[in-house]
Amino acid sequence: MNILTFNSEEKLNEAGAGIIAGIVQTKPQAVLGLATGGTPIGIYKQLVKKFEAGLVSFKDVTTFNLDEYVGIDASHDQSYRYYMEQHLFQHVDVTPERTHVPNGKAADLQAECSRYDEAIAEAGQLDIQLLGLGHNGHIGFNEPAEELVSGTHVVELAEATRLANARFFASEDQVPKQAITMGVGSILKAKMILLVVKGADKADIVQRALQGPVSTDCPASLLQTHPSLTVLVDEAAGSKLV
Ligand SMILES: N[C@@H]1[C@@H](O)[C@H](O)[C@@H](COP(=O)(O)O)O[C@@H]1O
Repeated sequence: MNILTFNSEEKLNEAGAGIIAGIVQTKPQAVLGLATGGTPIGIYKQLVKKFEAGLVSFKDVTTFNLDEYVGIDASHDQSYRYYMEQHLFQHVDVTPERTHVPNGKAADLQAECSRYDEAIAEAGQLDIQLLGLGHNGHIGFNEPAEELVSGTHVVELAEATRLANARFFASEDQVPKQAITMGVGSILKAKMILLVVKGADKADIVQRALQGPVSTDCPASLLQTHPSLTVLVDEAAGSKLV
């Protein structure tokens, strides 16, 4: 694993965007696994700048997002589809049909999960999976549990996760109770994983995930087993790494 520590958020974002843009420059038909949350916003901003400067095109790229809330429409301002449109898709030249986010409003959620897995398989292996990190060690919405699910599935969100995400909703009770998420198996199948973590509040969990025991109690710890893991941390998030 390659851990890179940055003393400025700008440099971290630039490094993250540089890695993703580099993949697309060498392989215009790359398959990108994308993430939401507060952490990657700056990376997407830098990618938009690179697109505007003519350095990279997303025209032939296929994207798969990690997760989506159940029960809210794509047009809801807290849906992850909406987030991706706001922060990346509408600012670059992606081909809309090649951008995939699970449909949290599907009538048959199980069928939606299978459809999502089939679409990933059809696109081929993810060239890179971008990941943030939840305070309890979740990746995507794979919450700590005795057993983790490999493929795309429906999850009950942990109370801590709903609380953490309540800041984006009018109140906590409006945070959906379920989500669709790619499984840990799908994440680990990516050729490369780019984990990005910012802030002192994540210092403990990033240490546990990267240097603690590999355990389903901390889903991100499974990333230790991946042959090509790059981690970008700011000094605060990386302060407890030894
Ligand atoms: N499902 C998302 C994750 O994909 C994200 O990585 C994580 C951290 O979010 P943030 O970057 O806002 O701290 O929580 C959310 O619940």
